[in-house]
Amino acid sequence: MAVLSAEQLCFDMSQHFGIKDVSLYAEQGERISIIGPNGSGKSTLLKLMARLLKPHQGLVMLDGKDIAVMKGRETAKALSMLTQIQPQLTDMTVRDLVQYGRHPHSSMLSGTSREDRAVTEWAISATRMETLADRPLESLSGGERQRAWIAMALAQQPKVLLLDEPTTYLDIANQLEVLELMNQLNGQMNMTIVMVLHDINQAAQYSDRMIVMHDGSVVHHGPPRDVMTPDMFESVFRIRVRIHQEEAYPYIFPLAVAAGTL
Ligand SMILES: Nc1ncnc2c1ncn2[C@@H]1O[C@H](COP(=O)(O)OP(=O)(O)OP(=O)(O)O)[C@@H](O)[C@H]1O
Repeated sequence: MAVLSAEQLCFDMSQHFGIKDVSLYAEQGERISIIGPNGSGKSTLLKLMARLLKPHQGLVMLDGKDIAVMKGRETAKALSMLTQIQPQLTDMTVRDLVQYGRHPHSSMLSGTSREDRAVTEWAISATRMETLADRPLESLSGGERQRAWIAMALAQQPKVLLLDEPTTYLDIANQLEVLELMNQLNGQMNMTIVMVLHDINQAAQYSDRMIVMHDGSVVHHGPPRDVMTPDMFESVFRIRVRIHQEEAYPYIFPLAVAAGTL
């Protein structure tokens, strides 16, 4: 059964752009990448799925319930989203931030429980933040700060984790580390991972399925092997590519901008 699905979502962002009749689903334990050119609606779609935006038409179902009528705390227990731009928090420490992720699970009366503290420490260690746990966020590098936000999202222990370009600002080793961490959470906890990625080769390597957006619509979806075709790259990304299919996942070499694009 799908743990998260969208049915015929429509959302007018402006006079010039809208999400048009998008339907999709994510099964429990799937790893899905959303790819597409700049401005194709990837972040908007993710925000609709996380209830940060309200669709003008259609609905989002989370764990069998209409997300629009779920309580905030109930949603936060099942779904966590890491947005592209994090708010600037100044003197809050990493541990404080991660503990904040326990909020949906904590009770107002009993405060922070032993379990909250244990999960906080688990999330800190899963993201290799032990030595940075008492540092204020403002003192961290971009990559370290990104890991701190991921730790906070993990502390929610969601069934579904949505990530909008989680590898932005990270060097290549940290990019792979974040993607490996997603694999690990997926494998060990059966967490459903839905992420917007710009690096198509990384998307192919770290996903079971890819969703391709173009001009506010989903134009292709399926396993990387089926989605990554020369025609798709030419019509959606306006590039010509060479595709290697012999690996466990396909790999592209961009060759040139497609004829007639420049
Ligand atoms: N607050 C806003 N008001 C008006 N238009 C907006 C707003 N936010 C986004 N848009 C427009 O909506 C369209 C889709 O934006 P969105 O951020 O969803 O695309 P994206 O595929 O995630 O892009 P990118 O790859 O550049 O991050 C763009 O044309 C963008 O300019």
